[in-house]
Amino acid sequence: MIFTLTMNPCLDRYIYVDDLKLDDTIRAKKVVDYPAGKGIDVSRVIKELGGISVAISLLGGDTGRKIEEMLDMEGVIYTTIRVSVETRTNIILETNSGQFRISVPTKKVSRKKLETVLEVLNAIVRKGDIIVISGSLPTGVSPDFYTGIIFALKQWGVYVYFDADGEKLKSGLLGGPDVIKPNQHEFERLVGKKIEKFEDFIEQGKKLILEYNLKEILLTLGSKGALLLANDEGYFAKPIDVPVNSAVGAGDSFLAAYVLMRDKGRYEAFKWANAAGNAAVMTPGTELCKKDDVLNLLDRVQIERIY
Ligand SMILES: O=P(O)(O)OC[C@@]1(O)O[C@H](CO)[C@@H](O)[C@@H]1O
Repeated sequence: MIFTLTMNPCLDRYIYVDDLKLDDTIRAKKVVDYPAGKGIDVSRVIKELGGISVAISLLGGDTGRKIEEMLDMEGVIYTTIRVSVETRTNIILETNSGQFRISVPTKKVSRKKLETVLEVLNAIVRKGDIIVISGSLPTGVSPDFYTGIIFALKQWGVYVYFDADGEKLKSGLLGGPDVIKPNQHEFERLVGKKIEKFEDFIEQGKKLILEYNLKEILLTLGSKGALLLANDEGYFAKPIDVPVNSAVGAGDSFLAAYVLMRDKGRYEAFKWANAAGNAAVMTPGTELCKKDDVLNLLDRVQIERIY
């Protein structure tokens, strides 16, 4: 079974306006809400592509219930760890001149509730299962939280995909995940320098693989394509020329497709991941990839073995 864990889920509120004007009332043309947070996004894409996963997340208040209702409507299976604080609402402003994304913090979640997360995982996740741990942590939760959770899951024989940024990514790596999926900025923050050349991504990636005993690094590079780096082989996926509507959730769509298709082997799974990531870019708003777009793009993905 595939599980996803979203410690800091959100409702993504997408507000369409013409333009932002200081000191004036801006009338929104349209407001659309989506259930979100990176792990929830992954579960929604897995469902869209015909797979099954269980989205585990911490939800609270009316927003938390609304997210559950939306997941119910989409047929996404979920397990909620109910918290007493209201789940956050992230704002995405779509203006004529581009997109502004405002990610808001969540209120503090009690220490006891955090301990519950490990208990819930222990109760439902089994040896041989797969888990995708994605996104930020609620306010006040130390990045070490990810070290502990991932370490425990590895002890139980669970295969861990991990997607986080900054200190959370660094801390989570100490727990020993199998695969990480940074984007270019996250990767550069992790290695502590700006990277211009492909060879440097590969060299730094190989170092990380050895240092943390990673099975794979899935490195998404936006309009420059994507890299799959493993100890014994590496692949480069060329960028596809698609209409760019919204990059929100492209990385989550990429990861979801990779995880779902992993049994087809690295090459095929990477192909699906690139088709899904690009399909998400085509879809407006915080809509994730659509299955038909993914299927249409599959033939256009060009992958090259680089070592
Ligand atoms: O604040 P986090 O947990 O890092 O990310 C949350 C978020 O920005 O990630 C998704 C896109 O990947 C959005 O749907 C959502 O608003």
